[in-house]
Amino acid sequence: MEVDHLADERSKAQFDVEEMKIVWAGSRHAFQVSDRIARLVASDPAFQKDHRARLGRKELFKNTLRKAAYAWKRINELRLTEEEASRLRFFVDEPAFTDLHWGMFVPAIKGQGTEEQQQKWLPLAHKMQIIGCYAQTELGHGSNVQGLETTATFDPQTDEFIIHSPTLTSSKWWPGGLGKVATHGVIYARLLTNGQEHGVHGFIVQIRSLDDHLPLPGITVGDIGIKFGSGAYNTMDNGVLRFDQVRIPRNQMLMRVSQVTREGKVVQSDVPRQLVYGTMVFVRKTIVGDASNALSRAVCIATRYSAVRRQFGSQKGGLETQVIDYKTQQNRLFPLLASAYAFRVVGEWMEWLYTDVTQRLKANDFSTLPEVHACTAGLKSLTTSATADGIEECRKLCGGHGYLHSSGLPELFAVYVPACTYEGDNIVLLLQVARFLMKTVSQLGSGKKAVGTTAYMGRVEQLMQCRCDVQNAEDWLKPSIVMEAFEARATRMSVACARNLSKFGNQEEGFLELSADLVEVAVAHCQLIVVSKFIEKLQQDIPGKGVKNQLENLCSVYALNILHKHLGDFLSTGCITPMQASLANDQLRSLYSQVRPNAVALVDAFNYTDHFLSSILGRYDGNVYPKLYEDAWKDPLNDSIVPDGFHEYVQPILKQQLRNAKL
Ligand SMILES: CCCCCCCC/C=C\CCCCCCCCCCCC(=O)SCCNC(=O)CCNC(=O)[C@H](O)C(C)(C)COP(=O)(O)OP(=O)(O)OC[C@H]1O[C@@H](n2cnc3c(N)ncnc32)[C@H](O)[C@@H]1OP(=O)(O)O
Ligand SMILES: Cc1cc2nc3c(=O)[nH]c(=O)nc-3n(C[C@H](O)[C@H](O)[C@H](O)COP(=O)(O)OP(=O)(O)OC[C@H]3O[C@@H](n4cnc5c(N)ncnc54)[C@H](O)[C@@H]3O)c2cc1C
Repeated sequence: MEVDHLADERSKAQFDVEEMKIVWAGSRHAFQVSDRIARLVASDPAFQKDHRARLGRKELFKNTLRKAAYAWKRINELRLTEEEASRLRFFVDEPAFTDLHWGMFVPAIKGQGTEEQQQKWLPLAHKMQIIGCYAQTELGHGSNVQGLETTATFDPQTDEFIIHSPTLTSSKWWPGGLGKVATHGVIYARLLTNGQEHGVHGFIVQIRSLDDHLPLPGITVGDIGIKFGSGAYNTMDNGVLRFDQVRIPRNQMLMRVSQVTREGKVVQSDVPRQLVYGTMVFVRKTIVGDASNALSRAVCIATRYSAVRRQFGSQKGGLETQVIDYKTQQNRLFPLLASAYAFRVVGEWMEWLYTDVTQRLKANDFSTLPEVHACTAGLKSLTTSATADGIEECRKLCGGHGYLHSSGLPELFAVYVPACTYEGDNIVLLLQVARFLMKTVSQLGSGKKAVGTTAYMGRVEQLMQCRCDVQNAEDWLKPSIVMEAFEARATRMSVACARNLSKFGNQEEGFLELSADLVEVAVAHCQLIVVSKFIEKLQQDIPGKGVKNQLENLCSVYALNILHKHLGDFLSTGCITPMQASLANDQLRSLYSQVRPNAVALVDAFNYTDHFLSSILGRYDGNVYPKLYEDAWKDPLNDSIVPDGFHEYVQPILKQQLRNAKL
């Protein structure tokens, strides 16, 4: 019989775990789909993944191709819906060219192609008769999209564009799936017609032959090489691509935003130019949703292991203390647990925001686009930075064993950490948010109403003067008090920065000089969004015994931990007093005691299978030590007692020492 070493922990839970699973999944339907597909993947030996780190790059990559093909076969055999197929790819848990095909190539055509272009290309992509990538970044430019050098010159004689890489630095560099697999790409290039330049646009370009998979004439393409970590993101073929005067038909420019006529005239449609960047908005919102997946996974491992692991404190030969009972462990772990839940809520909200802007765009209402850009950019930055740091903290929370590959944490970190860079460097994105905030502040006096996530700035006079009303530690549990402190902090920091900016004759010069402060303003604003969305969620009816109460505790932990970590902001702007800061800390400690008995159940609510977690430390049954011991013997180094190379290299040294000793 299997023993549940964490049964005691589970019996302490003060809430209905099954109902919390529904909250985590987003709906009963989403839970059922996720649960079914996770089990399907876990029970299929073809999706085994515990040997990945031991494979060389070529074997690893071939293995990924095999899995992706098998996943596609199962998707078709089982006639999975789009939702189910996307869950299947998620639980297979291996970065692959298919991520970019489904996640960027298809959305780029949907978002930037005309109806006609969608009708032509989407059926091919949906049946995977072509495989696409998203090729924007170049060797010389990634963040600065306007600085891209690849050219698309219209040739009116032949009604074609000539795609060309004029310099080494114009080589496309990084696109996932491009290196070895993609047959097509949405390629971003500067549009040139009649000797005039018209900015960067997307073009559908075939890269490889659909017959023999060789690059088409004029195309040089390959993989850019090994990336960070063993296994990890090396399952992906990030690529390099150069064009030597490659010709494509005119109708392969994505023409929803601008059209090029037969004569080479550029006609702007009534949608804003920024829609060329629309795919990035879509992916950034997906990345926000995904942050809670990665963080919750690390937190699940660290929480279960912290309940299993015991160090010090034994009295008269009794059990030692579970490390999860140390306040220092709780102070590092529980804010991460709270962040995982907070990011889940904000990811859900982001889905709503994205659906809303998509509907508006269809109706030619572009009014919310700048705010949606700022929200997706800022929250992508905030959640990925916190998640990457959080995964590394979870590794440390697991002590030495966290450093073992079999803890699941090193690979998770290596796969996750580029999220701080791809889809927009996190600092560059925060600067976008700061620009938006400075614009909002500058318009406050002009009668233009601050709306959406900046609506709080409409109360600028009140927020510049308000005094925090906390008298005792419990006051910090009141949502209105927390909201006011966060709103006042963000407003005061924004206004201070705007005032400093106004001292510069040249705004751009001021922006560069003050950029470090501006990034902090953007962080304050984004943290306020997360806190406010979590608080809003708690105003809904949430069924299940004790579920809402747990979420309230986690919301308070999230907010008060941020307040503690950014105390300098709150104190220097006079939003709270040192005494109120100390009361917040007292309340945080007390919340940890309330989270403690529920911690294991709160991570069980993520409903992760052992296959998905792939962590001995995070096993559901907590049977850590025998399994760690067993796993060590599976290492190829233990295949033989004396390792290869010993007789060749080590023994001569030992013998030399022996000879020297005898002399
Ligand atoms: C992908 C999903 C796969 C899913 C399937 C698998 C299952 C697994 C489940 C989940 C996994 C999810 C994780 C996904 C894994 C992803 C794999 C990796 C993918 C990585 C792909 C890439 O990296 S693609 C390349 C991305 N590149 C960037 O992001 C570049 C960053 N730079 C920029 O965005 C911009 O150029 C800039 C904003 C920094 C430019 O600044 P600049 O000042 O020069 O701008 P402009 O003058 O051009 O424009 C200014 C004007 O426009 C506004 N604006 C800017 N950007 C946008 C926008 N995106 N939308 C709307 N508006 C925008 C800006 O605010 C200015 O407005 P003003 O009013 O004039 O001020
Ligand atoms: C794993 C991975 C997958 C990727 N997949 C794709 C893909 O599929 N398709 C694709 O097109 N691209 C892809 N990329 C590229 C990615 O989008 C870029 O690397 C990213 O946008 C960052 O741009 P960069 O490399 O030019 O960084 P840089 O802009 O060169 O950043 C270098 C440093 O400069 C700083 N910096 C830059 N500009 C400013 C500024 N204005 N103010 C202050 N600081 C600044 C940054 O903060 C950073 O510290 C991928 C990248 C990775 C790592």
